[in-house]
Amino acid sequence: MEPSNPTNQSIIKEEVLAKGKWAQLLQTTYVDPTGKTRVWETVKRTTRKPNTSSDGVAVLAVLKKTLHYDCLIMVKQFRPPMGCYCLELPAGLIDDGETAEIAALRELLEETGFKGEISETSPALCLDPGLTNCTMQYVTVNVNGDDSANLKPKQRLDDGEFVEVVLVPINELRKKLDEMLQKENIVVDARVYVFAMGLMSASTKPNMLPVMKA
Ligand SMILES: Nc1nc(=O)[nH]c2c1ncn2[C@H]1C[C@H](O)[C@@H](COP(=O)(O)OP(=O)(O)O)O1
Repeated sequence: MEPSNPTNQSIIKEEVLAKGKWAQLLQTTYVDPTGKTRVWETVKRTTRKPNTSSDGVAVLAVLKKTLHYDCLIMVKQFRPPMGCYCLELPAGLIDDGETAEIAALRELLEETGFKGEISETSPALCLDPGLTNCTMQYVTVNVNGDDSANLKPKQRLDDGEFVEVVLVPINELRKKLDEMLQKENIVVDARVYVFAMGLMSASTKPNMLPVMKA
């Protein structure tokens, strides 16, 4: 058999099967590494701006306040596609003319009422590439809890948005997430949970070498 070379794979065409206001379903025809033509069912957002690579932003915001543990700022809301409440990072679509950083600070303010300062921005990262081309940039933000602007944070929610702010100390994020999962009928966003697993791994076994398998 010929060795497969994934770099040879390419899209031949995309046909729209159904289109709504926010999302569309396409049939994507592509060539596999053996030269065979195949099809895939693809979901895309309709809202992606021309010449941009990311649909939205998610905000990794840390609230730092004197005499308090640093907290990760999260949001809980009912998500119709999931049919339940989800615990997520503040996030949203990038509006016309916005940079990822501007969108991140705006979404953070709207959904949580906190004002922050940008720390760093990720490249566009895929979310569920077996289903959709949807991408997001992750923007890390520091929120000064001692700043007068952040003493009484007030959300600026749009009509139809119902968002609860959830603050969890970062030093026990994984434990708190597991407790919430036990107590409440929620689903935690994969990025939040993996972040918590990474933090735990970094703090409990930072220098552990991979174990040899028998
Ligand atoms: N897939 C969607 N279906 C909808 O019916 N409406 C949607 C979808 N995606 C976004 N929206 C709407 C909801 C808001 O009115 C706007 C902006 O959403 P945004 O706040 O930027 O993103 P989320 O926080 O992820 O809802 O778009």
